[in-house]
Amino acid sequence: MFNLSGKTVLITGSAGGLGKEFAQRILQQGAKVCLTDIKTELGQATEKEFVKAFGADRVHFEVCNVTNADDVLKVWQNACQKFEVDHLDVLVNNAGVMGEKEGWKLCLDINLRGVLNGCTLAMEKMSRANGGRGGVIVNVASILGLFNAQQPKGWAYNTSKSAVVTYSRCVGTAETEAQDGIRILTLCPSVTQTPILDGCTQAELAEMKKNVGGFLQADQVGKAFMTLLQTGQTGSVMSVWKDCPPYYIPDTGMGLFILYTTCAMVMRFVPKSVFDPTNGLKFFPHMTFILVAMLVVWILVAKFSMWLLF
Ligand SMILES: NC(=O)C1=CN([C@@H]2O[C@H](COP(=O)(O)OP(=O)(O)OC[C@H]3O[C@@H](n4cnc5c(N)ncnc54)[C@H](O)[C@@H]3O)[C@@H](O)[C@H]2O)C=CC1
Ligand SMILES: CC/C=C\C[C@H](O)/C=C/C=C\C=C\C=C\C(=O)[C@@H](O)C/C=C\CCC(=O)O
Repeated sequence: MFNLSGKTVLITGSAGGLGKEFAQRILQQGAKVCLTDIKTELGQATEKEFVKAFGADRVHFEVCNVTNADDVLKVWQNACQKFEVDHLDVLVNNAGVMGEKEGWKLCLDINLRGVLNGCTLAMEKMSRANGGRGGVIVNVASILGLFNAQQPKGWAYNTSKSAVVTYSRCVGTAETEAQDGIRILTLCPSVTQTPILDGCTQAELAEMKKNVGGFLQADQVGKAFMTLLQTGQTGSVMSVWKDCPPYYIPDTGMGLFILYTTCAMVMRFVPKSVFDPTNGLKFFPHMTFILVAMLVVWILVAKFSMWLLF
């Protein structure tokens, strides 16, 4: 298990909400945390609260806009200076917005570019190949990064979060870990009761609540976050859903792609008069038929081998 005692951590968007929850849990494990956010007053209030609980030498707040790479570099340097270290051990890319108010360009800038700014810098600074000490990066995405569900605030949020999941899987490889000593992890919570939901109407909240079977509380996400941070393998993506323990989501995209491609190859031998494989609507029932047929064959084979065995 990754021991946080004495480690240095930077968390973006941590004046309140989930970022604050993560910071508190990390501080409880004995680390030093640099809180960062664009909300100055709230950030300073959280800093004050944590200084009281954990001591002035372990908590620091810096204003930082994640869309600006220079800003991210500046707070990285200031955090090192404040904690009197030459490195940071953990970066949590948590800052995010829903995007309705901000518009799609700013939403992608904050939710995606912000993560890329943080990761690019952290990988450069932490990389053992560059003389760094290695470290951990946690990117906060969403269940909407794992599948597409219409939500009331527009497509930009889902687009940004799925890009974060894909990016984290791309860079979170065993090779990166072996070469640079960096673990890259992704957290995908379901809807959680935090200030991000303040922008939703009561009707939107009720609809979402119905769709996801109830909202998570920040402490459940906080617990999952700690499990991921302390035990997650690089490239892993953890989902958090109401009333169940956190679980990992493998990248099944390739498996499904191969399955559907195989079906399409088989369908080449079926006369075009029966169906046109370029037409998705017509194609889909045939695919479903093949998948069901494959399942039946698989069950029969499994059953047959059981008969042979017993
Ligand atoms: N609450 C939820 O239902 C879920 C939230 N998430 C993600 O969790 C992360 C944290 O969100 P919450 O705590 O729920 O919301 P929140 O609104 O309480 O926290 C987000 C923080 O990011 C900060 N922020 C916004 N733009 C920024 C920028 N340009 N630079 C730096 N900081 C900036 C905000 O000031 C805010 O403090 C976000 O990435 C969000 O997308 C993921 C799944 C579910
Ligand atoms: C905006 C949400 C902010 C954070 C969300 C979090 O990351 C995860 C949310 C996960 C699922 C939400 C699903 C919600 C579904 C609904 O509310 C839909 O029933 C709404 C249906 C259509 C909205 C489309 C429209 O109004 O144009």
